[in-house]
Amino acid sequence: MALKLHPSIDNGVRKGNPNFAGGALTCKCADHPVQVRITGNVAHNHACGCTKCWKPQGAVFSVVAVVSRDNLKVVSGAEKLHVVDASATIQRHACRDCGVHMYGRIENANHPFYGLDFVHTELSNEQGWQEPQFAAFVSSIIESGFPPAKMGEVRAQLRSIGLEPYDCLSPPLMDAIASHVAKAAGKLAA
Ligand SMILES: N[C@@H](CCC(=O)N[C@@H](CS)C(=O)NCC(=O)O)C(=O)O
Ligand SMILES: [Zn+2]
Ligand SMILES: [Zn+2]
Repeated sequence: MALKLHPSIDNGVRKGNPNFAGGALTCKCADHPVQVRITGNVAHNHACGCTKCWKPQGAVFSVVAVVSRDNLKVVSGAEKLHVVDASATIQRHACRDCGVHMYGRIENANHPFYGLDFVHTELSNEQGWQEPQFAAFVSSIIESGFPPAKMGEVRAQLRSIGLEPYDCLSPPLMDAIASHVAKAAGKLAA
């Protein structure tokens, strides 16, 4: 029996549409939901096993992507949003009533990912959002109570649906972070 990891990847991964024009994310409140509009598609969509990213009830992983902060607008319910942990690098703006994280923002202008917001496309009814590309922070699911003995099974299942498992971010993203740090230190090679 396959493990239930997240509803967006449990039946395989559905390819997105690279020309997708964007759409709306809605929180889970029946009344006065928070709505966020995203222009254009997301990038670097991935499963994240860390304890901080929002997951739907029962999921082991979060599925999270990035979008330019200029392409994200809160269109309703802004008064219901609060920052979950103001000391975190990613300031996650969650709905006070249903708990869903509507977007995560990096406010530190020196951070390698400054300018990007983190979003969960499963909060949208539209189809065409970029599909998950890899799995990050896989070992971290243990911190939320996942049995360590089943990690081999988790990684095999992720690979079987085309999501390479990493225990931090993917190599291109780790290279981007290291390049940013090297540049700031005047050490970036050509
Ligand atoms: N093992 C830690 C990892 C946390 C972590 O580093 N998460 C990554 C991926 S979302 C990150 O960039 N966090 C920055 C933040 O949460 O502000 C956990 O699960 O809590
Ligand atoms: Zn809500
Ligand atoms: Zn995470």
